[in-house]
Amino acid sequence: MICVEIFKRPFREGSFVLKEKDYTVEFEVEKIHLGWKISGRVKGNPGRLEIFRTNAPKKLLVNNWQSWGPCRVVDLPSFTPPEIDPNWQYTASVVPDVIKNRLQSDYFVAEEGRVYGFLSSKIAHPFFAAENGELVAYLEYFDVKFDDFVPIEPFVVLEDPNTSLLLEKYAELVGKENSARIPERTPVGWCSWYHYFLDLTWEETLKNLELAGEFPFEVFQIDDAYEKDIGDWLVTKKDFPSVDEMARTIQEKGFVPGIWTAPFSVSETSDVFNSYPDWVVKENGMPKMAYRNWNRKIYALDLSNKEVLDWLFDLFSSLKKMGYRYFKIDFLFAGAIPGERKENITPVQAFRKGMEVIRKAVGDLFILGCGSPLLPAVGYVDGMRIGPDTTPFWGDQIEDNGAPAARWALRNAITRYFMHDRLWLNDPDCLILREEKTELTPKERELYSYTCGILDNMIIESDDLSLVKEHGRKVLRETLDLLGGKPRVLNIMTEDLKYEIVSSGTISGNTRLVVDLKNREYHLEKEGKSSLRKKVVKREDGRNFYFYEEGERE
Ligand SMILES: O=[N+]([O-])c1cccc(O[C@H]2O[C@H](CO)[C@H](O)[C@H](O)[C@H]2O)c1
Repeated sequence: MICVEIFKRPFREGSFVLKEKDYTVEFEVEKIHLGWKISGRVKGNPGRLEIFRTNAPKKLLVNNWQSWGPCRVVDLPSFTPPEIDPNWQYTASVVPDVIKNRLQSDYFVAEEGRVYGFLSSKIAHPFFAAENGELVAYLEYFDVKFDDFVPIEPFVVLEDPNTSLLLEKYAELVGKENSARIPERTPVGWCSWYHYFLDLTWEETLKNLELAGEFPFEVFQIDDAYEKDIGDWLVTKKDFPSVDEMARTIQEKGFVPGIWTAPFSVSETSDVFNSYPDWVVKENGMPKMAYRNWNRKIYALDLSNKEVLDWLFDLFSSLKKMGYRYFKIDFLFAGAIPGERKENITPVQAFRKGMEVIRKAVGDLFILGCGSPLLPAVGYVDGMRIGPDTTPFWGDQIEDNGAPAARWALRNAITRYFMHDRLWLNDPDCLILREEKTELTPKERELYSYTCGILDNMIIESDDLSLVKEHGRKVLRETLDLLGGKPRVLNIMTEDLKYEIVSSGTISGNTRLVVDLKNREYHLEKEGKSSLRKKVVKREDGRNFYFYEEGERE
């Protein structure tokens, strides 16, 4: 075993009590399959609690806490802390003082042959920092005091030469610890954002709704553009009909109505903020900016406040009642920023109260998390965006810091592949398949789509569908035919962005993809027939419905 300390003592199995001036920890170290587990409970004011300390390896797989942030291999000796945009400091880190000075990895960190990871984030924020050649695991309790014992987030160390297998095992443990929701069917659909952005009109929406009938879509999701302001979700901009009528129109065309909101965010100009200025997270008694977007200051709702939770419940109950059955909930990190709240609970606890209420309001309908803290959302969401926004260009020149870029969006889909089907369904972000108003080459469009397919991810297309020609339709069909397998990225610790992915039992049989994100090349092999047979059923509305069953494939 490596040289390690647990709660600042030499590593050994057994049960222990640690009594400090401000807090008490009772913990247990036990052997589990492939490694060790530390669990226990804490009382008092633990602050930033050191759990574990070991020698830092040179090469680490480092993970950011929320959807858009990078998950990538970092060479520690050459690492220098990034510059942090003050408008987006909380997407970079929920403990910005750490990321500004040290290498930080949230929730888990991996080296060749070893994974260190926390199994939950229900109360504390778990993270790792590299400090003077050591790798230290912390639980951040944000200065909250606990009068009674609360469980600490369980921590595991897993060892095996196969790092990909370890990450899959780790995700399985996380899924179990948080009762992950894994829908049986992967939604396939359309989203307005990556063609229209904020310029979407109702006229264009109707045009696409008409064309969508020619595509194998089930969901039709309206993104950011329809709403009057951030926070005023039930009031539409002038060009749009009511939120109610939008759902009805989509439903009548035979699609699952989907809608985008940023439910924990309110802008400084919104009616909701101006009616209830007291509902937001504060700093020195004043509303605290969570981030800046849409040319406005955005505040975070205080999810420890019962009135706020009731408002959220009513909002999502209304959307459900109107007929929405697919909810993309975005900028969720805002709910978890540090700051002053009504109740003295941690930002993580507040975030989870908000998620719990939304889940209660919509019942078993599909929730897609976005811009979300990852671990605290497990068990609440059905799908999760696991990378930055994609773009209608490759994005070679774009920094790997969570900014929109097709290249980095796809890289994250690969490096976070193991979360899929264990924590939720991974959303690799939308396929862009149009032939105009895009700088993506046919090869780049294929490469992006086939990678999402072989990873078995959610497949949502975002195009003006009148610009999607034969090539795009074919790529979409072939992508859907790559779904259904058990994917594994064989060389997840590689630094050259050339990945080898295998997936057994896809609709196209066992498949293998070598994808090179630097040179934008790919090689796809499909071997043998699948035992799954594709069935196409014409529905009454004339659209095709695809599903797969056991037996010889046609
Ligand atoms: O452009 N930005 O500065 C920026 C910053 C952060 C996130 C972001 O995209 C997020 O919101 C838009 C709608 O606004 C879409 O729903 C994307 O799918 C979602 O990921 C965009």
